Amino acid sequence: MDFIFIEELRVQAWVGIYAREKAAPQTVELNLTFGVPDAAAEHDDIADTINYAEVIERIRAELAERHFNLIETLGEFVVSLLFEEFGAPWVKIRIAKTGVMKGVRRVGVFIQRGRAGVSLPDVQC
Ligand SMILES: Nc1nc2c(c(=O)[nH]1)N=C([C@H](O)[C@@H](O)CO)CN2
Repeated sequence: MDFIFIEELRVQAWVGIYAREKAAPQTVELNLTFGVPDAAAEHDDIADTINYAEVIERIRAELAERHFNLIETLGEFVVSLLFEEFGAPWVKIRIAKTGVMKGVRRVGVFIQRGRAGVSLPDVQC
């Protein structure tokens, strides 16, 4: 398996438990790593892999449309998108809110998931 990474993707998202977080979107920062088949590099064909430009576009579009109370739920939603829409065999994501709490630069969640039968590799995200 090869891995695609997307670093410091900033997206406007509706997420949070407080009224102010339900009234307006806020910027969240995503780091994602996901597995892709080795065949892409063998054949040099975008059709054999996951197009990271499409992943970024889909995440932006989906997060603009729905509200999540918890950053954990938002994270699970992005993992499901990568599994179900893009067929990723393995996903690791880190999602952070920036500057939402005094004295804290970033707070968030990271999630690592493999499809059934896919062992979890030790990969940085
Ligand atoms: N485990 C969590 N704790 C908290 C969350 C969250 O999503 N998961 N969210 C909040 C608020 O929405 C936060 O943005 C306030 O600054 C608090 N705790």
